[in-house]
Amino acid sequence: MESIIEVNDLTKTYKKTDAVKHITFDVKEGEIFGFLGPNGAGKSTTINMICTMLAPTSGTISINGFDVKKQKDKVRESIGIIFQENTLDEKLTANENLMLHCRFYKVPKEKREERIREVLEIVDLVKERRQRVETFSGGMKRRLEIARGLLHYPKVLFLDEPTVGLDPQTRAHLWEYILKLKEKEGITMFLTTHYLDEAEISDRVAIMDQGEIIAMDTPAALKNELGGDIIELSTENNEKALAEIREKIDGAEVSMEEDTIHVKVASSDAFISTFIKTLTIPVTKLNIRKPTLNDVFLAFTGRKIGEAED
Ligand SMILES: Nc1ncnc2c1ncn2[C@@H]1O[C@H](COP(=O)(O)OP(=O)(O)OP(=O)(O)O)[C@@H](O)[C@H]1O
Repeated sequence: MESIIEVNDLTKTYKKTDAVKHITFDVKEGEIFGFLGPNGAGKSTTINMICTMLAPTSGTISINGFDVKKQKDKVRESIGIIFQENTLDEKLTANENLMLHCRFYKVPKEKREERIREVLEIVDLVKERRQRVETFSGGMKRRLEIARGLLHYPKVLFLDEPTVGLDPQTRAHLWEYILKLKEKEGITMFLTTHYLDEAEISDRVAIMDQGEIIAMDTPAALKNELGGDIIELSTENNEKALAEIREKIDGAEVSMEEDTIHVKVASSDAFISTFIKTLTIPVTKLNIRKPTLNDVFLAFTGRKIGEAED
């Protein structure tokens, strides 16, 4: 697959902060690329530089073959951006919002109606197009913003925390639309999120922490790298049980969090049979699961993504 975004040795230094430190990566045409990290990791700073809105301190970026520093207009024609905050005009109808954007992006007059209908069909808002945006639900507004981002046929769509502030059901719906877009239109998508479950949708994920990319691969490969199973259990005396597991079971990585003991093992089958024979403290709760991206973040940084934000 061809690269559509190439970022090379990119840095951004503010007076007191190295917000982005020498990052290098590429995004392939047609993929969903997820940028993952806690608040303050440097995600927005990186996106802003890629989208021509912020000048890098050093390094190079090209999008669709255009240099971000020297060919800003060409880059801007190649991208669509969905910001974190709502930027629609609430007093206008969906159609009027899109018309305004067509003018802004100089979509030819005779093409506007047709193009607006096309993008509204993609996000399922054709029927509602004459309604004022202020009457829309949060999810409908996000979909309209996506439609607007698509009006000028961008090659890459940037979605910065697209589901922030939406309820779980609306979030799930929005992801369905995003996947449909990838499949039907073949648009490359660059998304940031700090919801680890949402990053699973990505073809590849880059995990960013304190201005650096600390891991990058498919979600499956990142999780496989950790290997094994994670066992979560509670007992009648967690302190004692923790000591017993440490003492009696070889090769188990053990930690305790609130009232749950976490044990990382190569194979849960082998662990459970030894465990039943050796543990003397009664178990009150037991759960076996595969690693998640949260565990990947924890393994790379020593912190959970939530803790990293505190
Ligand atoms: N204009 C600025 N001036 C000085 N420091 C800044 C500026 N913008 C960002 N920073 C700092 O750079 C670092 C990275 O911030 P950035 O907003 O890129 O993180 P983020 O991963 O996008 O987080 P969020 O999800 O909260 O947007 C932070 O330490 C932030 O305080």
